[in-house]
Amino acid sequence: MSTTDKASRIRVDPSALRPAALTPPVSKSDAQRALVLGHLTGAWPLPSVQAEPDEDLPADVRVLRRGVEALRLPPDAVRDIDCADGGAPFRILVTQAAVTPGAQARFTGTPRLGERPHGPLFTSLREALSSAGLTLTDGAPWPVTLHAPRDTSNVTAVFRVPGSQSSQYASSLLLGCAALYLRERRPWRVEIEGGLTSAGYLELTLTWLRRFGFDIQSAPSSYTVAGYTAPASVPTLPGDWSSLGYLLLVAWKTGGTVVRADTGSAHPDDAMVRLIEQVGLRAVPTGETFSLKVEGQLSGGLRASGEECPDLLPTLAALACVLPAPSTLTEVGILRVKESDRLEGIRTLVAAFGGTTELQGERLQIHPPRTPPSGFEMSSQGDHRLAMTAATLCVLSGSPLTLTGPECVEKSFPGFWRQLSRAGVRITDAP
Ligand SMILES: O=C(O)C1=C[C@@H](OP(=O)(O)O)[C@@H](O)[C@H](O)C1
Ligand SMILES: C=C(OP(=O)(O)O)C(=O)O
Repeated sequence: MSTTDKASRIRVDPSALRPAALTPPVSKSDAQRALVLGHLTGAWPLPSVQAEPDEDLPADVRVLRRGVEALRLPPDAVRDIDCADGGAPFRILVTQAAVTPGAQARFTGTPRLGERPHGPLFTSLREALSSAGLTLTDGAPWPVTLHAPRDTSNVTAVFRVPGSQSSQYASSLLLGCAALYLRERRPWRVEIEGGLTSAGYLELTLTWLRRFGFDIQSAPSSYTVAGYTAPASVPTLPGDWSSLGYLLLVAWKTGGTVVRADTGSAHPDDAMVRLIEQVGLRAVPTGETFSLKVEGQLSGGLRASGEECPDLLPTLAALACVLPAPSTLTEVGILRVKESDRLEGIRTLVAAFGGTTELQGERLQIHPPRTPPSGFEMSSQGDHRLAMTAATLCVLSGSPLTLTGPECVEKSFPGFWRQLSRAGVRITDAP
């Protein structure tokens, strides 16, 4: 990685674009699930995470791996687990700590992570496991301290959790059920109360549980881990569809390709392939394995929902800024509780680019400017997706960008600026 990656303010110049084969990192959502399941089933260290070059490994995957390593320490150790900015790592690891017999853990993280919702997950864990001796205490917000019961075999084997704030609660609890099933050899169940947001991520968790050999029985709003048979081999990890969202648009603009784009990976953000078809773009296989190019001319406006693919909405907002007609993002409330308030972030970006937005309840309309500005400025607010979204808009529009806080891409895509450089984007320190 070049030294410019560390600068807190960069200039992104898209005036000399060229085609290249662009590579996403490993998917952090897939890797997090696989790491936990590898730990539980004896596949540790997980070969497919070990195979990733360290500098390309998303920070959230390293957080999750360090957390699992802490949980593997001898029983009497107090485990310090720094979750940094990782929502899924924090929510997944709290449950794993709660089901590790006798574990004592102290969780810390960024102030923003402390603000993000986790109360319903804690309530669910307490309701299920307090009678066996679980204590789980919020700091203000840090540290979160946890002392796990030694024996849970006498409690009712069910977690109940609301589905509305984050699918990560249910995913975390299901991964907890896998641990409890292996120890107690009795079915453990998660019951989801009310509608589930980001449902595709719970599906991803179920897919990984099955890949690792767990038998899952589903009923409406209820999932039971009911059996386990070791699989013939340890599953491997796909490239990240959230990251491919940016790269597909850059590949379209530059005439390049993306690689590591497995459309059978089960990640909800592979919806990108379908969503760009609304505006005249088509992702087409190149003939190489998992490689795509993008063809077509932009037309119309797009529509996408935060319930289906919350992490793609910033990316799609960048695309909306260069379309010939307005676009609509729906169910946008979930964006307020991500690494930053992404709903405000999207509105700020559109305004910085000369467009306008209208927010009505859960629906955001984006009106692109008539012509792109001669340049625009944006702060990432420490949010990887806002940084990569602004850079994608810069490439799509040809308008140079001055970006404050580019280093946050480490969270999911450490090589992002390197990949853009391959496509001819010039990145220099800005005064
Ligand atoms: O389970 C996961 O890996 C994720 C679920 C989604 O969060 P929510 O379920 O909180 O919307 C998504 O936004 C996040 O980036 C990753
Ligand atoms: C919201 C995200 O992740 P997390 O919730 O795991 O912090 C994200 O990567 O966009």
